[in-house]
Amino acid sequence: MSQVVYITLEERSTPNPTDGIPKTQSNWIHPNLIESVDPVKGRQLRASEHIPKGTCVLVDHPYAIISVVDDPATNDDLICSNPACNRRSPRHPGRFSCSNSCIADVTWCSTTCRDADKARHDFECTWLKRYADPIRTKRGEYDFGMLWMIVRLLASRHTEPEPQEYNVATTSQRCKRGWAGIESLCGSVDTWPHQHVRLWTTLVKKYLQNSPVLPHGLSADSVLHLICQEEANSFGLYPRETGIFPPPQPPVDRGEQFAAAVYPTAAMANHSCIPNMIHKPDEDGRMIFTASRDILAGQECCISYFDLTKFTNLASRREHLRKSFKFTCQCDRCISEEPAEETNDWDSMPLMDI
Ligand SMILES: C[S@@+](CC[C@H](N)C(=O)[O-])C[C@H]1O[C@@H](n2cnc3c(N)ncnc32)[C@H](O)[C@@H]1O
Repeated sequence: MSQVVYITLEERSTPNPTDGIPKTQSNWIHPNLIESVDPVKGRQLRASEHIPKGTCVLVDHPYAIISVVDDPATNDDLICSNPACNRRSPRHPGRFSCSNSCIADVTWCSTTCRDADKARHDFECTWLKRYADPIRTKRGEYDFGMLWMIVRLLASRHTEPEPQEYNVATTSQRCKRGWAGIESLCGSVDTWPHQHVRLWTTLVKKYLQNSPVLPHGLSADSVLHLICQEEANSFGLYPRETGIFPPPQPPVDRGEQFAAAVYPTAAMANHSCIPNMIHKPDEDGRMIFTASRDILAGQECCISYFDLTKFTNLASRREHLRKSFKFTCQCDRCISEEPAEETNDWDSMPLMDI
């Protein structure tokens, strides 16, 4: 039986990988990190040149983020709803809730954040007030979180000033940002099992149609497509690093999930059961990828989609990824652990008489 112990990670004696990257910089990509395409896995992140161990490889700001906690009214882990802040907003010394009393999960850490977030929150407020309770009661927390995330994606689109693109550091690579980045995410009705698509079609019809309550202007098919993308690309946010390999002994898990988010650039990272990057959100909800060993020029840069202390052998890892992420892992570790295929033993075959 494996034993999981919770420890407090010691203060870093080495420099923080994000030191030197200004806090005002919401997105940052290492100049040696490029996008390419793998015939099996689709888009991927790759090193164009050597990236040393401990280097910050990516900082990505969420396009949409939601708190995921039990009992929001008494929880100290809620995230400030202002996308320019995203800090945890503890109950004390102060936390500011919606003046329309939509749901307890929506809070701001200051009145400044609440005022700054007015236009974005106005987009979701009536929807939350009308649907949050019935969805939670009829369908449970998972479906509520998924639908709220879609509403927050639509709210960010609604309040986006203009289509954005940014040029990455010294490379010629361009990554799509904003809504254009969301549109380029993988996932479609063809990549999900029929029963999921059927259920999501019903949920779109019932809760996410274009209407005065949710004036997004998109067709039902486009919203269904957005769910397929969101389900294939959203991240859980945990207090400790995900993807330390080999897992420390005794195992240290990543802690309780406190939020979920969609990151347009971080979503390009494929999974590996022997990842070369660890990932962890910072205190502003930005996703940080750090090289966990030297990454050589040409190597794919991968994270782990799950806690490697939880699933250790090939069968359990692949089963978990199939169940939760709907793909069969083709990482180097899984391929190397596959049982050798039966080889033809030509010497033992009867000779043919010609
Ligand atoms: C978050 S996206 C990663 C980026 C994606 N490759 C793309 O084209 O945008 C997750 C999807 O990538 C693919 N993928 C990621 N890791 C993989 C792996 N180890 N083996 C096979 N497919 C993988 C699967 O199709 C999965 O649903």
